Amino acid sequence: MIEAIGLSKFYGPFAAARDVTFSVGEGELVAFLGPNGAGKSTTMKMLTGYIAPSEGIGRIAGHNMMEDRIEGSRQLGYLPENGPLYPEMTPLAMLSFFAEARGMSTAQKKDRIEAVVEICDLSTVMYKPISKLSKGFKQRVGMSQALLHEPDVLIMDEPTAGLDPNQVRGVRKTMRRLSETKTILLSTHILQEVEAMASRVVLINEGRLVYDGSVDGLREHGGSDLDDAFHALTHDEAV
Ligand SMILES: Nc1ncnc2c1ncn2[C@@H]1O[C@H](COP(=O)(O)OP(=O)(O)OP(=O)(O)O)[C@@H](O)[C@H]1O
Repeated sequence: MIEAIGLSKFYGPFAAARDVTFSVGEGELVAFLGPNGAGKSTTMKMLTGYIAPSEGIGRIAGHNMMEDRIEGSRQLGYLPENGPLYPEMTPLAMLSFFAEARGMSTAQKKDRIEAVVEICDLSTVMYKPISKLSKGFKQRVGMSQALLHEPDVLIMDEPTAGLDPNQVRGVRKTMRRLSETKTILLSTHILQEVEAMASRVVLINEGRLVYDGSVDGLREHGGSDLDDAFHALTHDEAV
């Protein structure tokens, strides 16, 4: 359902991503890991068609996101790294706007907004401007927008970044629930998150793919410890 085929992105001589190839099959929840600046967001933006790859192809449900983005986007929900846009809108106004932009009928719009408000637990904040919401609620508003059109595929860029432990629990619970019916690629820095949710891990470092396999297989790279495995594969000393 999600295919990265030789994706590279060059900014001048700098490669933010280089020849990244992996795929996520129907119903899988795959964690996309890597240190700061490894190229996770860049790869996700190429997969979703937000930026054009310098080389390679991103496909969502079989659609090349450079040639067939509208079709691909019908099946894709994307939570970008910095949460939802339109800070001056309320969640209700934003969801209505996106429902209309996607051509939903009045009845469909009402049903879908009710459904995502329930899934993301937004009923208490529907009339507050998004800019005034806590980070956890902003993240949930972003998620509700990504889910509005009932996509089969979700690409979530660090959905739990900067949240307090209670908010993290809430978002993880939502993700687990969603993973029962959807194909999900989720970027994170939190290794416990990987253990708690993912069936597979794709790890990149300095723009290159360095591991693609099971969580247990990854652990073996660190003598059974995930933190050590992450360190061994990325040599990140930046602490
Ligand atoms: N528009 C751009 N112009 C130049 N360099 C860029 C641009 N966008 C990203 N980069 C660089 O590409 C590299 C990869 O960035 P990216 O945001 O994809 O990393 P990341 O793995 O998502 O990092 P983080 O975990 O910190 O969010 C970084 O060195 C970043 O500075």
